[in-house]
Formats: sequence, structure tokens, C-alpha cells
Amino acid sequence: MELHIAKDPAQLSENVAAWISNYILEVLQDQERFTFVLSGGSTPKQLYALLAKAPYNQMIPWEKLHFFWGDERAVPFTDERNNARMAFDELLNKVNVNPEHIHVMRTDIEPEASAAEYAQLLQSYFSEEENTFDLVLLGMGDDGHTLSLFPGTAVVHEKKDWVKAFFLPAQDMYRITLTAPVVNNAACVVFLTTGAAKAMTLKNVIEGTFDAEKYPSQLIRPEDGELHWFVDEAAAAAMEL
Ligand SMILES: O=C(O)[C@H](O)[C@@H](O)[C@H](O)[C@H](O)COP(=O)(O)O
Repeated sequence: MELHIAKDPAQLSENVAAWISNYILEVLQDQERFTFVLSGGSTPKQLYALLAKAPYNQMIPWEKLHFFWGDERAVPFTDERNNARMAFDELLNKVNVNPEHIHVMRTDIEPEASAAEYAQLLQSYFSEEENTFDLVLLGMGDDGHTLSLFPGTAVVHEKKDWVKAFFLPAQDMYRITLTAPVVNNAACVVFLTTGAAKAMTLKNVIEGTFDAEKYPSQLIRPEDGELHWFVDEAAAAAMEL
């Protein structure tokens, strides 16, 4: 695991934008496509906005990128809580992506059907590959969740299925999410975490004993891929380092 500490959220977004674009270019020296999982949440918003602007909008060969999502809230695409919608608004509508390479988790059908369809799509995408995604971008909630793997939910224990749908009573909403096994098969996973409200949780996730039921972000440990945490000073404040 590699920890990258930035001064503040703005600096963090700058660092991650530069890091990600270099990584994309490097990977594309050896292959024709780059598969990229986007996350929801507020932290990546600034990153997406930066990637949509110079120099990154010029530097990245957008037509070679294939986009996926880590999780989705089962609300219509037009709802501003929809994770895909945010990424379209901030990034995908602004760069030269092939629309056929954008794979949203559908919310216009039943959540279970959407999860099954997504799992099938991923299986056909990666059937011939050693790893799954080239890059998975993740956020961590104040409670230690990542994706829609919330503390105390059954999906935290999923060992086999790549995509799950379930009802989250606390939010009165269905969620569709990738599971830890498929993310842990990715070539590279990047967490973005900022703010003092996450400092204690971040310390427990990174430095504490393993308790995935309580801190589902601890489940994310790529088997043979890279794991990077990009955090700001406020989020890093409780860690011993
Ligand atoms: O749909 C979601 O809720 C997200 O995908 C979720 O997993 C998110 O990444 C974290 O909650 C962090 O969110 P913030 O960046 O807003 O803190």
C-alpha cells in the first residue's frame, strides 16, 4: 500500500489528476483499452472537473477509455443523487469518450436485474484477462464504508458474486454495488479521502486490526494489483505513520 498525503482537497485533486493521467498513458503503452471504474461521493467531483480541463482533456486518449461504476443508488439518472449522473455532468459530457464505452449501472430496471446484467457485462469484458479493471477509484465514507459495502450489511461477506443489489434501510433506497472480490482483482485501486471527519476512521482502517464488518474499506486489498490512498492532511491527522 502506498500513502500519498496532500495539503488540502484542492491539492489532492491536482495530485490525483496528474497521477491518474500518467498511469493511463503508461498502461496504454502496452494495451489498446483502459478500463476505469468511477466512484460516487463528493470527493471525486473536483477531480472529474480537473480531468475535463487542460492539460488532461488533451493528454488522455479518451476514446480508448472504458468507464464503469463502483456503485449506484437506485434512483433515476435524472436524480442528482445518481452517481453516474454526477460523472456525466462533471466529466463524461465534456471529453471525447465513445458512448459505447460508458457502462452505467442501470436504474430503469429492478435493482437485482441491473446487478445481474452488470455482472454479465463484466464477465464478458474480462473473461480473457488476468486482472479485472485497470483502475478503480474509491471513496471512503465517514463510517468506513466504500462502494456500497456498509458496516454490518451482508454484502460485506460476499466472496463470489461480482455485483450485488440490496435494500439499504438506513437510506430507504436500493443500492447496486461491485463487491470486494472483483475490485481486489483489479490492477490498481485508488482511494480518495479528505477531511477531519474521516481521520479516526482512516486511522482504524489503515492502522487498526482487521474488522471488515465494522470497517468495510479494509476489505479492499488487491491480490496482485497496486493500492494507493490519496488523503489530505486533515484526514491523515490521527494516523501514527
Ligand atoms: O454512492 C456512494 O455513496 C459512494 O460511491 C460512496 O462509496 C462514497 O465513495 C463514499 O461515501 C465517500 O463519499 P464522499 O467522497 O462524499 O465522502
